[in-house]
Amino acid sequence: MANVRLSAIKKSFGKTDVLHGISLEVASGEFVSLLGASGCGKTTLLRIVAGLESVTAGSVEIEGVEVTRLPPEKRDIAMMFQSYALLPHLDVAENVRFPLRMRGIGGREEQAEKVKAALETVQLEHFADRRPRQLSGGQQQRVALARAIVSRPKVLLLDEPLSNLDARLREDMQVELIEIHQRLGLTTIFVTHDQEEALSLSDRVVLLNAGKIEQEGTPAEIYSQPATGFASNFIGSANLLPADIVAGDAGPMAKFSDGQTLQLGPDERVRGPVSIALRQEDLSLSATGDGPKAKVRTRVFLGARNRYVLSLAGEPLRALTANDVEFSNGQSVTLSIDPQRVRVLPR
Ligand SMILES: Nc1ncnc2c1ncn2[C@@H]1O[C@H](COP(=O)(O)OP(=O)(O)OP(=O)(O)O)[C@@H](O)[C@H]1O
Repeated sequence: MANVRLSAIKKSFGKTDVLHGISLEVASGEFVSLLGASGCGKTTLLRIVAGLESVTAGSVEIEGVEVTRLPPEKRDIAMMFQSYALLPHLDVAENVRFPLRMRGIGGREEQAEKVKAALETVQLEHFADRRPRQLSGGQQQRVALARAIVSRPKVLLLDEPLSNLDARLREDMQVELIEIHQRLGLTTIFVTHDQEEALSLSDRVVLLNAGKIEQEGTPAEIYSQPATGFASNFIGSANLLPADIVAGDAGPMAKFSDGQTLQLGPDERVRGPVSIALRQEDLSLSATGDGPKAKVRTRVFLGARNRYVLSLAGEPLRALTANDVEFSNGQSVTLSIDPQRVRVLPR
């Protein structure tokens, strides 16, 4: 059963249309990410689910009940933001108890038990008496998470909750979020502009572009079968090269503007002017061999790997290689790629 159902949601601020008719179902217990560039409308959509923003058209249902016009406190949801907004004068336990008090859930004893359980979930049970300023950024974030889950809401809404954390802490919190989600099974909608975060955390990724759903699917589907040039570009930094499809001895080939060709899989059906999407991690480079040639423009040292920026038919092309593969600027290198890994997108 769908836990959250959004039907044809439209939202305008004055004359600016921000959401253009979004329909989306989130199943009970599912972890769905809304992924998209800044300004595409992710936060607005989340705030509409929360009841913090009205809709211009469309409806919101939670567990089969229409809540479109209900205020936030009448919806069984909890939301956690990038700025975690803990109350500085209250200790950790009181901060976590706050939503229970506001909603009048349970007596003192029951509330204390729920607070203890929530703090245990985020492994902060020994910090109950501290004030927020006595905690690190990551710990404060976990208090905010405990506060969001303490009432076991039907739906947990997370708006870029990890973006204030440094890289290491962020990775730890991602793992923690996955584990908490597995343990509690809360229906979760997670907003992020970080594709890696969306792919690693979610059951399903919804890619938004300018107020519309561009593509939705499992992380593997979104990553390996981007349906549009936008999806391909946004996810996994693919290279997009204009080409035509021509017939070759071993099946269809992509022909670039300089006449060079690249073998495609035998089942490739798209014809006409296309964009060829090549993931930088799928490309192999060698000094000799058959295959299209590209010129090395520059090398970026990334520690364990090198990124080469190349030029093919006048287009920039990026390739990730092991760090023991070395070419010099201006050198001509041969590209190879598994034909099955080449995506052909209509142009
Ligand atoms: N209250 C408001 N009044 C007018 N315009 C708004 C309001 N809230 C959002 N917008 C506009 O709506 C568009 C979408 O904003 P939104 O915050 O939903 O985007 P986002 O995808 O979450 O971006 P970010 O990742 O930067 O937070 C933006 O162009 C923004 O300027």
